[in-house]
Amino acid sequence: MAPTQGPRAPLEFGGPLGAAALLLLLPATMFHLLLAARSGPARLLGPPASLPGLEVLWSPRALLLWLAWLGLQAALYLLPARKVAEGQELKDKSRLRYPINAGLPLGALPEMLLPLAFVATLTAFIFSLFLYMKAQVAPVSALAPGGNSGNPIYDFFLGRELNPRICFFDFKYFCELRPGLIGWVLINLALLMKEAELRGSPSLAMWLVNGFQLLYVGDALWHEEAVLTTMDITHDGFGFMLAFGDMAWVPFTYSLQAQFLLHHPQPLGLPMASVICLINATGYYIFRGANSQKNTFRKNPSDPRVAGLETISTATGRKLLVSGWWGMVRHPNYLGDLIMALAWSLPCGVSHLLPYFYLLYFTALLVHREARDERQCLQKYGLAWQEYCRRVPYRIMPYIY
Ligand SMILES: NC(=O)C1=CN([C@@H]2O[C@H](COP(=O)(O)OP(=O)(O)OC[C@H]3O[C@@H](n4cnc5c(N)ncnc54)[C@H](OP(=O)(O)O)[C@@H]3O)[C@@H](O)[C@H]2O)C=CC1
Ligand SMILES: CC(C)CCC[C@@H](C)[C@H]1CC=C2C3=C(CC[C@@]21C)[C@@]1(C)CC[C@H](O)C[C@@H]1CC3
Repeated sequence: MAPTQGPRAPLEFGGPLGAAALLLLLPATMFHLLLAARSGPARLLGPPASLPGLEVLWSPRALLLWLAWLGLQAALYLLPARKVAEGQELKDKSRLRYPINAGLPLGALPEMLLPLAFVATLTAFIFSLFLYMKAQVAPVSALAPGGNSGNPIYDFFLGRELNPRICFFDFKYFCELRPGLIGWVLINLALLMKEAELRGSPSLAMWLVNGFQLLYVGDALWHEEAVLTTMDITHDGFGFMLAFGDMAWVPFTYSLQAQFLLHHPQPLGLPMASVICLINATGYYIFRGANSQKNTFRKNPSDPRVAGLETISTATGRKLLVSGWWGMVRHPNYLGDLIMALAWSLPCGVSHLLPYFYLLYFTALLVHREARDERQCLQKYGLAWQEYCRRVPYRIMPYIY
């Protein structure tokens, strides 16, 4: 039996049963979406028109392309870093060092999405098994608070080791931003190019979806260092949930609107396109403003851009912003992100529910994530967090939630 680490964290995601269900449901959902997007009816809630055989899913070419992609990203990751940043302080007061250094064949990509998703899922399972075995020999101090229930399925899903590395190569940090997010916008671009090949030029809706999501990924890579303070890096173990999430779920489900538009072209006039651009700009303004304000404050509370904001002192010595974006609601960055998610779906029209899957999933993900973060912050800050909740009563949406 592997050593478990001290007092056990509360079970999440429905415990072992929930983890087992998600291990099957998540890949099944991703394949359903891929099949629905390319089907005529494009039904989100109906069964797929037909189930693909192994001859459709398995492609040695796709495996080679996927491994080459991962290899390329890993090689870029290992290039001499422009800068090295330190992560958050660990339990033993040490800090890990991370390279800050985020920088392709597209034409065949749209026909290969299914076999690529298949090998990405296979890779995620095999990689998660490696991570689980690696955690068996990791010291107790290297284990995450969550993924050490002692139940193999739950721990495999949630991940046991907090910062699994080989030498300087940090697997979780590498997967969080590179193969998935960059793969996502490459798939979008391949779909835009395919539409140009089929219809003479990309539609305005395809341009908008590509542009909005390229902005989002470019922003994430530009602010790469901010990922070091997210709960995925600082709190969650690296297991199947994040391995599959980063390497398969992000590139193949986040590109759903572009996939839908290739098979179901949508008319979009300039007036409506302008309104959608305004919605995305508003979402991005809130998203970036709130994230930058908090990250600046965390880095240097005396920075002139945040020094004038009202704060609440806590017993840990860290302060909580209670004015500015973080005085509006407790997660203003999530609000901005959800407004952008709406803007990504609107160019696909309202004839199908399928393009709104991301908005529905993402709302559920952020509501769940917000609840997890609340529990962690209440544990960290106690009475100060209760005071914050009293003064800022709404979680994500002002006067609604
Ligand atoms: N597209 C996608 O699939 C996803 C996108 N995201 C986006 O990633 C971004 C990061 O989100 P996430 O990783 O959840 O974490 P957040 O950036 O929301 O950070 C939460 C942490 O911020 C600190 N904090 C909270 N309130 C305050 C306050 N009032 N003053 C100062 N510090 C505060 C706390 O940490 P501490 O006090 O310890 O510093 C808390 O744990 C968000 O914009 C989110 O929308 C997230 C998940 C998925
Ligand atoms: C049900 C899913 C399989 C669960 C996996 C969720 C993951 C896809 C997300 C968990 C947190 C993420 C973050 C981002 C991408 C998605 C995942 C990995 C960002 C990198 C997106 C860009 C933002 O600027 C920062 C985000 C940090 C968290």
